[in-house]
Amino acid sequence: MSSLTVRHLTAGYGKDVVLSSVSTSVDTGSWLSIIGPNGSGKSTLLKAVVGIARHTGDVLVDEQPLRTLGRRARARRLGYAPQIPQLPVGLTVTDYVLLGRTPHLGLLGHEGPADLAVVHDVVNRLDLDHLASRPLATLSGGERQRAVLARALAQQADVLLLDEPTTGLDVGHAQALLDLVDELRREHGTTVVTTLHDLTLAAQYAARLLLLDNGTVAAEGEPTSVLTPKTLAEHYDARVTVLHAPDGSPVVTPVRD
Ligand SMILES: Nc1ncnc2c1ncn2[C@@H]1O[C@H](COP(=O)(O)OP(=O)(O)OP(=O)(O)O)[C@@H](O)[C@H]1O
Repeated sequence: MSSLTVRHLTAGYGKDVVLSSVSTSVDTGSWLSIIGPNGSGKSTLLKAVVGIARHTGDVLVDEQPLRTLGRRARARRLGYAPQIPQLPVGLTVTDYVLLGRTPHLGLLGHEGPADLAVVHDVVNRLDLDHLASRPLATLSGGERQRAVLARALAQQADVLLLDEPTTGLDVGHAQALLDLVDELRREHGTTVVTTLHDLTLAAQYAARLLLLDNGTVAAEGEPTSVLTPKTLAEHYDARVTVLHAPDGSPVVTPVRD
């Protein structure tokens, strides 16, 4: 399994620079959550890491620059679930999740029993069994989101990048998803990077948080050091109080005037 290093990543769209010289690293088997207000550059950071946003700077997996890897090798190292995915029309859930196995297939491109077992396991774990033969187009928002995540998890990449994975999921399905990702991290050493708006969930699952504001790193560290009322007021323009759960993790609650 692999560590992820980002060095001086600057990215943007057209003439607009939206991410300025961001550097960070994530140890093998660790979980980093990127937080920050709307438009701060969280999705752009993930897109630059996977190479779909124009950027300068370096992205290294286990000290190896990603740009030196071919498409297949890169897909075995990095799995990515975008916030707004383009879904192929007409595919069933199973066929779509099976696409996640593409980087692992042999020369003839046929999936074997091991690939199908991975797909069935992920489909089952994300509560998609009963929807397995339904066309993607007929799914609800949360069901579609789970199918997109299932495809990324079935890829079994060393580093998993999930953009707002819990958006649209109810609390039970959000928890099941984050638990599954955490299990991959603990059992297989998968390195995890998520963007998350839910700061309490981010603190519960991630070992470290990286707070982006206006395309630069405003704070980085353990959840308790980043999630302070002062920092959140400054960067989110929000009135919050930070409580503590029985396990000590911070719980961020908005405060009414
Ligand atoms: N394809 C694009 N073309 C032009 N500008 C873009 C594009 N995608 C994003 N942007 C701009 O880049 C900035 C950062 O966007 P990004 O999606 O990375 O933010 P974010 O932190 O993920 O936001 P959110 O919390 O709202 O999802 C925003 O100002 C956005 O309008």
